Amino acid sequence: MAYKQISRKEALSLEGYKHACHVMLYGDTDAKLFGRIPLKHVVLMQMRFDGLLGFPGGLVNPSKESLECGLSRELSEELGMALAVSPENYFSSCLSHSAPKVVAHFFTKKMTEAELWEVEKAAVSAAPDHGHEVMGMVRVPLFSMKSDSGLPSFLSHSFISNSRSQLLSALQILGLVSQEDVEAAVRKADSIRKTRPQ
Ligand SMILES: O=c1[nH]cnc2c1ncn2[C@H]1C[C@H](O)[C@@H](COP(=O)(O)OP(=O)(O)O)O1
Repeated sequence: MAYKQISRKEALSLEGYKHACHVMLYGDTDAKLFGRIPLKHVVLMQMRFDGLLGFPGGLVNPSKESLECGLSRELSEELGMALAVSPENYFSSCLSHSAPKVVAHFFTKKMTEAELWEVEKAAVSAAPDHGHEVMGMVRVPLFSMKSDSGLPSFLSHSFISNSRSQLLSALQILGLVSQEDVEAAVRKADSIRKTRPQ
């Protein structure tokens, strides 16, 4: 499904729209899968209460607070720790088709592997929403194996709203996965979905 990208200024001038803000936390890693396949990057998403994958964040009221302040407030509830988000972290704004009159603002924030590890620990041990609205943080596998495990298999699962498109564009634009590898993973994910028993 295509989502219409609009500028932040245009998004903020829309009347009668709700504003959703979500963030992709990511960083580099030297870790190797099975001790030999370099993982290169860590990218965090979360399993929501409804069984869909998405990014941490939530609804923000821009007439009362900036997108960044509102997003930071939502993050303390979902991640159990203060995490500053600044305008430098702004990535995109899109009109959502699955949720009418919702504009989805997306941010990306690069962190060290140690900081990402602290986020994962706090999300389980200190976040008020853990076990209720958020069932846990997940690391997105960025590798693709011959068996289609890794990114193709991950992309074949169900995602909230436009979070799958947000993930795919961020992976490519931030240079975490090549455009060619993203496209191949999407094709394989589509064929996994078609052959999966319902
Ligand atoms: O990761 C996401 N990317 C884009 N849109 C998302 C994402 N997660 C949820 N959403 C949509 C779904 C809803 O239309 C709004 C608000 O959802 P949610 O994060 O559950 O917000 P609240 O906890 O209800 O504030 O964004």
